[in-house]
Amino acid sequence: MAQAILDVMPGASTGTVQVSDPLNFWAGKRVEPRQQKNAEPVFEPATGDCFFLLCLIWSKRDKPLALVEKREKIAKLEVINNGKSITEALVDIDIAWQCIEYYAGLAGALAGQHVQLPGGAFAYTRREPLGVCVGIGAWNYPFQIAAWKSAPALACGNAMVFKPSPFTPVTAVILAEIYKEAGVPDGLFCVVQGGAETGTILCQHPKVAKVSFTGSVPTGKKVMEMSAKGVKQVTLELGGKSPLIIFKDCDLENAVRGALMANFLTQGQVCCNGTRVFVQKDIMPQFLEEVVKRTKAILVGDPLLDSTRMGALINKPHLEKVLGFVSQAKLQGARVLCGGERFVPSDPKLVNGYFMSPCVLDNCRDDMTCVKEEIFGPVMSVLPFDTEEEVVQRANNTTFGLASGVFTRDISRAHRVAENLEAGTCFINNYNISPVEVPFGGYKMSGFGRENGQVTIEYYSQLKTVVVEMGDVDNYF
Ligand SMILES: NC(=O)C1=CN([C@@H]2O[C@H](COP(=O)(O)OP(=O)(O)OC[C@H]3O[C@@H](n4cnc5c(N)ncnc54)[C@H](O)[C@@H]3O)[C@@H](O)[C@H]2O)C=CC1
Ligand SMILES: C[N+](C)(C)CCCC(=O)O
Repeated sequence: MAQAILDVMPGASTGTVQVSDPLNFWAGKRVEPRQQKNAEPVFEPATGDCFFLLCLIWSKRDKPLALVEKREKIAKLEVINNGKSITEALVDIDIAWQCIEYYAGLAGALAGQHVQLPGGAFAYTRREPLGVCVGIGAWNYPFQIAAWKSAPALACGNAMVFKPSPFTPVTAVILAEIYKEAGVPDGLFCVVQGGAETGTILCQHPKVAKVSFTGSVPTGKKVMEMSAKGVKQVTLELGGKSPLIIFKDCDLENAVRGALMANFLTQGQVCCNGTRVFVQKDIMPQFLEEVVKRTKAILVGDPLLDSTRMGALINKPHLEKVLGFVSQAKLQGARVLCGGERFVPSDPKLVNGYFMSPCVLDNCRDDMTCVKEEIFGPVMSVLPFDTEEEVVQRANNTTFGLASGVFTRDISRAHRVAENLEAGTCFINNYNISPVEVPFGGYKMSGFGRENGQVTIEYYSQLKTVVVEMGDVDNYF
């Protein structure tokens, strides 16, 4: 049954939606790519069925409601395309519109400085746009990433060309339509579809002033290299292997909840996940008992059902990669306390979906692959520790530095650990909340630059200094 992209509601269910509208947005409208060759199927993660044919080569050519009203429709499409649960997708869309409202509010507050100079002269600074910015997104938060990049870019007066991941091409174009309806002039926010080739064209384009990239470390390095050639500014939001440190004086109930939030959102496909869970030895048995009990209770299945808590992974190769990490962990001596297997829901339409049962690994050591490498799936590695000094050193023993977390009731310890952890974010007694008001971004190989918060204005604007003479020119010649 073919349905127009905005007509998925209200009767749509998993396996029934086919997207037929074009997904590029150029000069104020949806446009077909000029060349229709190289079409690739886009799969619905919950069923394994193709629901859209994406043309990967584009070239420039040619009525929506407000975002809040469209929230449920966008969330449903996000679920169909990404596989995450509807409960989470709704939160993602809310975070996206909060981000847009936040930067729309900040736009009027952009200001320079007035500096007095000798003799009545003075200078002032103007905060000016960079020009055309490119946003390149990953597939785990397709709509939210598009908002996190475009909202500050547009608020600072830039234009943005956004390229979603070819695995999740469907929702960015709706954001373009929402901007248009809100009065954003045609051409200021464009969406182009494609993969590495399109991304390369964008990064190399001489008229592009800045690239904001979310994705893997290897691609991030390529983006930086290409941008260096054109002396373009770059923001890189890359991967992570973040530590979550649970001290024996914590509130155990909250620490367990925090560990689940740190590992299982979006089927574990979250860059800032706290996948190395360090637990102080004294409370290890209680922690494991609780965390395993609750992990086993996570309802995996049809992501469009309200009761579902975990949907399907993004695609088959990725599912196989994640399951491969679990097998390797077993070979290296880890013990699987629960999950870690392909999961086939009872609903017949989901038998080809990319589901797996969420996994808790015990008996982990710092040198194991599952502890060192980003898995990007629902796999939590639990590691025992004795002292604060030891655990901070082990937590920092990684090339990544995106996020971190600490659970303790000792306020001095909490702030000391937060100071000593080498990461762009440290959550104290919580994990993975993302208020738009606070900056988000990495240390070390997790990238640089920030998204969200006031500081992101700095990454989408440049300062011009205007020097004003009030007297005569002091001439040396
Ligand atoms: N720090 C953060 O905010 C986040 C980081 N990630 C990271 O992203 C990875 C998963 O996402 P993927 O989409 O698989 O990453 P990826 O690096 O393969 O792709 C990311 C984006 O870059 C594009 N791309 C690929 N090759 C390119 C090239 N040569 N030039 C320009 N663009 C190119 C892709 O089409 C896609 O849109 C994970 O490693 C994860 O850690 C994911 C989400 C958030
Ligand atoms: C929203 N949050 C904090 C769970 C994840 C955002 C970062 C990402 O794009 O992976």
